[in-house]
Formats: sequence, C-alpha cells, structure tokens
Amino acid sequence: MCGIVGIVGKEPVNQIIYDGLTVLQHRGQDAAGIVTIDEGKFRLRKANGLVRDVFQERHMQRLQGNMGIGHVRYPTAGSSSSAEAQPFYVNSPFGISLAHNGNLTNATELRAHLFKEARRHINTTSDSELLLNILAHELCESKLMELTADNMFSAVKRLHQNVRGAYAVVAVIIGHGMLAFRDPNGIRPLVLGERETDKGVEYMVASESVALDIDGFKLVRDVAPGEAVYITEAGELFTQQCFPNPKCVPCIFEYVYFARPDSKLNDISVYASRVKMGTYLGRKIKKEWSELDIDVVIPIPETSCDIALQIAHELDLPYRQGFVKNRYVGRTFIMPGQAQRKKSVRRKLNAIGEEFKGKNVLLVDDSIVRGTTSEQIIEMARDAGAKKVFFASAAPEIRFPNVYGIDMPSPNELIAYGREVDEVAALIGADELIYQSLEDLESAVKEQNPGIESFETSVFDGDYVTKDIDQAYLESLESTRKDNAKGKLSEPLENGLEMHNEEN
Ligand SMILES: O=P(O)(O)OC[C@H]1O[C@H](OP(=O)(O)OP(=O)(O)O)[C@H](O)[C@@H]1O
Ligand SMILES: NC(=O)CC[C@H](N)C(=O)O
Ligand SMILES: [Mg+2]
Repeated sequence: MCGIVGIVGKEPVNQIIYDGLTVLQHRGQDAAGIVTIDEGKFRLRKANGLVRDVFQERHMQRLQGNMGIGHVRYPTAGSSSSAEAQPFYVNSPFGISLAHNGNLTNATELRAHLFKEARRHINTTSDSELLLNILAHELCESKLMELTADNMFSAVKRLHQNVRGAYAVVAVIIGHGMLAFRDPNGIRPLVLGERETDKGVEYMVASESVALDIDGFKLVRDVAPGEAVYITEAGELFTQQCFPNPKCVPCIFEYVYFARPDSKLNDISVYASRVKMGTYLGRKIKKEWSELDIDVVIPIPETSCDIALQIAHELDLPYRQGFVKNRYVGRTFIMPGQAQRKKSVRRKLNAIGEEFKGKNVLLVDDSIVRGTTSEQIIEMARDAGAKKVFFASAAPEIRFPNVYGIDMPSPNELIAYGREVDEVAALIGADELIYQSLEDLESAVKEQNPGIESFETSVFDGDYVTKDIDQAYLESLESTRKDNAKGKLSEPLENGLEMHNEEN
C-alpha cells in the first residue's frame, strides 16, 4: 500500500518526516526513504527495512533542509530490491524527486512511450520511476526555466491524460517547491495539513491524517481526486483541479484493513467505519445464526479488534482478547512471500487457554484473503480447547486480483476464488463461516460521508474503476507477480544500487 509524506517547513524537516513515516509503517514494511533539499542539493537515504532500521543518526544528520518527502514501501510492481525503494530522482528538466502510493495499470505502454518518444531511460522495473519520468517529461514541455504554479498544473493535467491506475504522489522540485496530486478517481488517499509557526505557515501532505496528528499539523482537507497542490519553497500554497471530470471512488480496503483507525480519509473516520462494520455484521450473525450457541467473541489482533468489540455489543456477548499479539512482529499480510507470511502468524499470535477451553468461540477478522491467518488461528483455538469455532469476516469474499496497489495479483492465491462459503469454511477448519455482504460493507463506510457515491471494490466484484483491465492484463499480472514469480523478489544487494544515495 505504501505511505507517503511531504513537508514544506520553516525549519529542518528531517525529524518530522521520520516521525510521519513511523506512523505510516503499517502501510509498507519493505523499504523506506527520505529526500530533503539542502542548499540546492538533494539529500537522499533509502534502503530496505523498517524506518527505525533504515535511518541511523548519521543519516538523519545529513538529511538537512526545510523541505522534503518520505516513503515507506510495500512493493506492488517491479522487485523488492533496494534500487526500487523510494523516493526516486531525475536531474532534467529540473532536479525532481518523487514518492508514489498506488499502482499504474498502463505501465507497459508508458515505458515504451518514454523510451521512444520522450527519450528517457528508466533504470528499474518500478512503475513509480515511470511516473516520475512522465512528470519530468511533461514539465519539459513548458520549456521555461521559470516554473510557475500554472506550468506545474499543466504538467499534471497532461500526466492525468496519459497515466492510468492509482496514484497518490508527492514530489519536490529543487529551487521551486513541493507538488502533490491524486489520480482522477482518488483511489489512494492523500491529506493536506498545516501548522502555524512564528516564521509562518508550514504545510504537510500525507497518506493518512495520523501522520499530521503526530507532527502537530492540523488536517485542512483531503487532496481531491484529480487535484494538484503546489507549495513554493517560500511557503505559498496553490491548488487546482487538473482533471475535467474527476470522481471520488476511494479504495474500500483502506477502511477494512490498510489505514490506521485513528486516521480520517476522504472525510471518513476509519475507526467509525470499522465500528459500523461490526454493527452490520453483528446484525447479520443475529439473523442467520440465531440457533448457534456462541459463548464469547474473540478478535484476531490487531485490525479486527474494533469490529469484534462492536459485534459482541450487538450480540450481547462477552468480548475477550483471547490472542496476544507480539508487538515486535509486523503485519503478516503485507510481508513478501507466502512462506514468510505463514511462519509469521504463529510467531505473532498466541492463544490464552482459559478463553477457549470448553467454549464455543466466535473469531472475528477484518478480512480473509489467502486464508493464511484464519487457518492457523482456528487450529490454535482448537488446540487451546475450544469446543466449536465459528468465524466471521467483516469484508465479503475476496475473489479478484487487485491492480491498484495491494499485492493480490493472482486469483489462485485467494482462498475464496472459485469456492462457496462452506468450501472456504472447510478449508480453514471453521464449524461455521459468515461474511459481511458487500452492500453492508459499503453502507458502513459510506454512512460516514454520504457525499461519496461509490467505492473501489474490485477485489470483491471484479469491477475495475479505471475500465482498462482485461483478461490479458490480469494474466500477465499473475504471471509476473504471483508468489515466487521470477524477478518479484530480489535479494537486496550488499551495497544496493544507490547512485544518488548517501553512503551507509
Ligand atoms: O487471509 P490472510 O491472507 O491471512 O489475510 C488477512 C489477514 O491479514 C491481515 O492481518 P495482518 O497480520 O497483516 O495485520 P493486523 O495485525 O493489522 O491485523 C488481516 O487483518 C487479516 O488478519
Ligand atoms: N503499494 C504501493 O503503493 C506501491 C507503489 C509502487 N507501485 C511500488 O511498487 O513501489
Ligand atoms: Mg489481521
């Protein structure tokens, strides 16, 4: 999913970006990077690893300057090599560095176009490097050394005409300012914040509002789908809608799983939407499972906790934290490779025997994707002495690949693909299994902001909002990105490919 931040400040921004990235860590655990601008030069540090491991004190000291951007990566295109960690950099027509959350769906065409027409070399298999070069190419068109906000917005307009897919982007341009924009469907989130200081207003953009909170910035609003925001080095803010007919179709999976509950995205509290998911699922359980004798409701930490608590409330049953999560193990679903994901579940979660012994338990999770978590958790519940294990998922059956920045490239890896509910229940070992309906899930999120007409729900219904996804695309995605696909996982090189990087 990736997390991005960008700041135009009045004082050094290195620590603010670092703090912002640490609270966006749940969006990407594979690599992290920060770029700042110091006396007309980029300062860059990026590598594979968690934020706390990538940035040592010596790196932070070098990341000087009052403007900069940062990224945490969850790869969904190209490889996991450190060479594809972000931000990326180009040196013409200006020094530009860019960080991207999302995934482009016409990367093959863009690559050919950049090579043949724009005469630009792309050094990695990352779609984000493509996006940076498209932006640079469009900025070339203005043919002016004077880069005004209008030139900037014209470049974004042309970019929107050529690029397909999901992209929330932040970029810094040396000697000019910071540019941020969102794709015309607003699939990935991006918020704008500000902070008053003695020296003037500082601006920050981030994937989630929690990054603003942590750094003492006030949420101003979401960057609108198709809109671009430009803040000059001096701190002047310009905004413009850069697409003729934008739509707001945010990814619903942000609310189910990706975002932190204390974030607000598209004017929707993630927490409130999860509580509502619990209300709807609780009602469905009451209606359809009235004869089941459930003793206790138990969440599968961490994301499902708010949902499970509300289900317990609806059912008037006790809620118990029957699993303890090891706080030093990251999120399982966004780990690369099934072997690593499988191993992590057991390392991450452990059952408290008393909560299971002789009881009929209702386990609640936000979603079942590959079934890695549910299968092992049910086994753990039985080993701990549960009599019956019922399972509820706050998201509907996931049956279609994701093409917009979630690494679900292959339908064959999805446990509900080609299977009915009872078949999935048998596979994960549940006595009964219930899924939220898509209608209820959409209502749960939409109720927080009725202004949003629809959500990006392709993993549930196969309806891709960009309308450019055909069978051939899905087949090629599957062959290049399924687990163990050649080229997907590259071992980080000892020295990395860190052409513009600070030394270790
Ligand atoms: O069916 P699966 O393929 O296992 O994927 C779904 C599971 O993965 C996620 O948990 P994760 O451990 O990533 O993060 P969390 O601690 O935030 O719940 C999600 O919350 C589900 O528990
Ligand atoms: N999940 C994301 O947002 C990934 C961004 C980009 N497609 C990459 O793979 O680096
Ligand atoms: Mg989970």
